[in-house]
Amino acid sequence: MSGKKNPAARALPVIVVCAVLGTAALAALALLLGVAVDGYLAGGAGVSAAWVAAALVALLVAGAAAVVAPRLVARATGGQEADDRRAVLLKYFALGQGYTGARAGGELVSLATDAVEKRARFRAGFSAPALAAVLAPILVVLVIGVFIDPVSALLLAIALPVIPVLVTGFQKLFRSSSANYRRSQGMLAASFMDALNGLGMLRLNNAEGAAGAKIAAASERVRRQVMKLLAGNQLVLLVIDATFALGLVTGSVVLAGWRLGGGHISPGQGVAMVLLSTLMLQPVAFVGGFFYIGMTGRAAEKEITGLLELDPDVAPDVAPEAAPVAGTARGIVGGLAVENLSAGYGGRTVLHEVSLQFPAGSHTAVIGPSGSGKTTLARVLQGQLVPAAGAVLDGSGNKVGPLRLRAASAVLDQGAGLLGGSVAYNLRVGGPHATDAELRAVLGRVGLEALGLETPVGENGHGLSGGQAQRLGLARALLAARPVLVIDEPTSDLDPDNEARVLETLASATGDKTTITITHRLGLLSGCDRVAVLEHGRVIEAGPLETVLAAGGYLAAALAAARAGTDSIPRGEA
Ligand SMILES: Nc1ncnc2c1ncn2[C@@H]1O[C@H](COP(=O)(O)OP(=O)(O)OP(=O)(O)O)[C@@H](O)[C@H]1O
Repeated sequence: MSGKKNPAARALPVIVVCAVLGTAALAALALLLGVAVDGYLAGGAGVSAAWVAAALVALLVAGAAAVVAPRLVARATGGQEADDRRAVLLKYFALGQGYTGARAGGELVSLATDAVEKRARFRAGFSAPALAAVLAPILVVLVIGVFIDPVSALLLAIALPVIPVLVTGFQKLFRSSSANYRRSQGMLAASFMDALNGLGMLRLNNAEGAAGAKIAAASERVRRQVMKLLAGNQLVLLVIDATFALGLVTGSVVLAGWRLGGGHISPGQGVAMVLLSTLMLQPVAFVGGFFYIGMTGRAAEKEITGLLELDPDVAPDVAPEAAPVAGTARGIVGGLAVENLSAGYGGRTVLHEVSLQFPAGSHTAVIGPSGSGKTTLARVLQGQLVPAAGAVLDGSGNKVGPLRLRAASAVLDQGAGLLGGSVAYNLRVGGPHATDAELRAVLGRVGLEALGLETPVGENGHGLSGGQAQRLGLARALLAARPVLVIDEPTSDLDPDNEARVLETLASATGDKTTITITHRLGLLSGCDRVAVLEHGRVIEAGPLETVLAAGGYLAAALAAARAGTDSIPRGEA
């Protein structure tokens, strides 16, 4: 985010000025009323034409401020919310899997929705009006001092610091409750999302009850936190409203009587002073009504600021804007390599000092037991996971950061990564400018010619068979026309016919691309010229396929086992 001010900060001075003008107009009305009282007591009509004109202007200004200020607040809140949501999402993308993968999906959603909304309401709907409300008593004291009686103004000024002191005290008292509220809200969203994602599995296992109980417990935690905050709200109302409001109004009546008795002010000025003192209660009404927004907003503010201040784990791209080099797409020249690469999730290292070569146009199979770190390596090569140490290099030995990797690689993941929308919508994620004819051609290449471009696709490919979803994912990767193709288990959901078709398409599509395929299927090895074997996050074998096989290590043993009856690499835990 540049030095550009956010919508709430931009709107703050206008909102404050508008609200203060409103208070000034009400103060003017109180003074005018005092003049009318004095005029009437002096035996006149009480009001003149000039008086009526002034009162009308004051009424108009007060009315306009009452209408305009909330509108400005609403507009700034909406703008702030949109800006923050975008910033949070961009931050999720920038931090990548290392951050998002280590957190529950529901928590991430709750931060991008509930917390963003609360922070926007806090920044635009609380901070600016709160500042205006704090300024109101100062303005009132000044008006009393200048137009009525400096001594009374000085005595009323004693009340000025009381409200900020009380409010800060209460905020400190309930700070942990508001943080707990945000935490419980995130946990509730996470358990909802979990239950929705696992709906089918939960029903099959008759475990709906357990999932329901978990959500109920999370809801109960949220309810308790909300009740604590509301109790705080009530306490503030009771203490500030009852004591302060009552004390101030009673005090100003006594003060007016005393100054009137001493002949220092006129009866009209006394009336005006009592009316003006009620304007000093603005912060009280405000604090009572907005305590909940202020407290939950502060917690959300802290959480979002913390996220936005996070730096991706490593240095940014060395040349993020590198111009495309002639003859290559998007600047990755001569294949890829990783050097002493370590990567993981939330501080836990999964890949340890991995060094591998992926020469231009080569097709490397990455294999190894379950949990050995293959997908983690794929995420680094896709530019989704930022390595903790080491680097990805291009063919010229230049460091390539996640941005350039993302721009240079097409991806086909186990889950196919389909979005809710149409077939065309999903394909255009890979090739935004492809024509309908090009979309149909690529569907034909993966054997999906029967699928219409407008055929609906549900979230995560719902509505398509596993095989169709994977082939659609492949079509999207082909359409992206990137020099690097990173594929994770491309045939895991396919029957033998579909698998053969996908393998055939892959063989024809990979061509001059630098392809990296994560797989358990020995069938895929035949299409590869290089192999890398991972175990416990370290490379144990790597190089040209024949050389590795000739060395008689893990891969040779796996192939021997396959010939003896199994068709895949052993999946035992790493
Ligand atoms: N998003 C994530 N957040 C936290 N830890 C993760 C995440 N993804 C993977 N891991 C951990 O990293 C380790 C390696 O996982 P990875 O998926 O890279 O292995 P893999 O070799 O691809 O396994 P498989 O063959 O079973 O797909 C595992 O211990 C796993 O628990």
